[in-house]
Formats: sequence, C-alpha cells, structure tokens
Amino acid sequence: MAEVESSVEFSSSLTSSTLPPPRTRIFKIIVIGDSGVGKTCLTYRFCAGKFPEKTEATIGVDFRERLVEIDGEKIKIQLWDTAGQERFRKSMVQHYYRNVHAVVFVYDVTSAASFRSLPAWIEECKQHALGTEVPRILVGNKCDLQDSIQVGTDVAQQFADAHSMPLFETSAKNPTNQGDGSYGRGNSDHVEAIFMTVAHKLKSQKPLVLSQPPGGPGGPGGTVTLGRARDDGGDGARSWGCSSC
Ligand SMILES: Nc1nc2c(ncn2[C@@H]2O[C@H](COP(=O)(O)OP(=O)(O)OP(=O)(O)O)[C@@H](O)[C@H]2O)c(=O)[nH]1
Repeated sequence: MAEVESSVEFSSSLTSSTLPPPRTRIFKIIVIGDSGVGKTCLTYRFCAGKFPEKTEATIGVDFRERLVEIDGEKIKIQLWDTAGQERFRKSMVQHYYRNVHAVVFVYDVTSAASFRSLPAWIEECKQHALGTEVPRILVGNKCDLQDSIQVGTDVAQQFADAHSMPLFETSAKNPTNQGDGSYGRGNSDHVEAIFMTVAHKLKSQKPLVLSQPPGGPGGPGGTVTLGRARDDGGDGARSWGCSSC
C-alpha cells in the first residue's frame, strides 16, 4: 500500500505525456456469514450475472472479480467469498483479512440462526483489526422465499443501525422485484446495485489503492500461496483454494 501511495505522489509531478498508463484500482471486498446463507450465489450473481445452478460449500476462500467503470475510471471489484463452515475456514482466515477495503456481512432471512451469528462475525473482523473505518454493509439474502421469512426487516434494520451499517434485503436467486416492491427496483438487478454502491463509496473515499500483487490476490508481498483449484469457466469468475489446505 505505501509503495503505491508514494508512486502516486511521484507521478503527480510528471506531465501527462510522461505518465504511465493508469493502473486499474482493485477494491477487495470480503463476504462473510454463516454457511448456506448464499455468499457464493451473491458473488456469482454479481460477477457472472446469473444464479449458479449448483453450489458446494466453499473451502477456504474463492474469489471472483469483475471490471466495472465508475465515473470514467475502470475499477476491478474483487469479491472474496469466504467459507462459512468453521472447518473450512481455519487455515485461511488470517490471509483474507489482509488489505480489505470493505466487508459484506450476509445472513439468510429464512434463518434466524444465521442472523444471531452476526455479532460473532463482526467480532472476528474486529479481532483481525478491521475497524469501523472500513465500510461495512449488511445483506439479508433469500428474500424470494417470502413464506419462510424468520428475520423481519425491522429487527434487521435495528441491528444494522446499532452497528452503523446500511441494510440491504435481496435475493441472489431473483434479484429483481418480486411484485411487492420490498426489494429490487423495477427490472434492475438489486445484487448488482448493492456491490456497486459499495464500490462507489470506496471510490469516493481517499484513494485506497491495492495494486495487483505478483502471484495473486493475497496482498502485496503476501506470503499466502493461492493455487487455482477450480475454474468456473469463461464467465469472468475465478475460484482459488489454498494450496496448502
Ligand atoms: N431461494 C434461494 N436460495 C438461495 C439464494 N441464495 C443461495 N441460495 C441457496 O442456498 C444454498 C447455499 O448457497 P451458497 O451460496 O452455497 O451459500 P454459502 O453462504 O456460500 O455457503 P458456504 O460456502 O458453506 O459458506 C444453495 O442451495 C443455494 O442455491 C437465494 O437468494 N434464494
């Protein structure tokens, strides 16, 4: 990070004709929450534009990325889809909390237990030195399952307010309006809007630049070795697992 910031200062003294082409900024956003709440489906929806036909429990961490343009600047949004199951997390946890720009906490609106787990996820972030200065949002997923809702909007909103986070309720499966107007707007993709909101917020802050480190997304000079474990195939999504797991 420091290296990048100093190179930006250096560049400002050059004329535009001598400037190197701008590097694409990368926003690293981690997505955390209980197993089964839909983290993989949400990240896949944003990066591949569809609901995955089949998912398996994430092992370690998968990451997916998508290049977007905000106010004329190309930005790479890198979503780190973390494992919800404790036994699949242990070895990776300390690595994916490095150089994080924003955190997305996910619960399942049809699972009160996943909502009750949120304080533990927030605590884990704290323990990894992620303070409130890092933008955080709360997402209630699976809103398409209207008949099975266990976590009402009111209680979720109270929780979000208490933790100074915006709340979004959505569905990775059907991110457009379900007819009652409770989530999604018209035909717009609500999941898309959620992640783009985070990206806009990050862009509007003091530049938080993370250059693509040589050897993968583990962070500049990171010691973690990430090896390709699975390829989702031609949709801009990539999956990685810890080669030592
Ligand atoms: N109806 C409905 N089902 C969903 C939605 N999102 C995810 N699911 C289903 O919920 C199950 C779990 O989804 P995943 O995305 O794998 O959950 P996860 O949070 O990544 O789970 P871990 O990898 O174990 O941490 C799958 O069967 C999905 O098809 C949604 O918005 N609506």
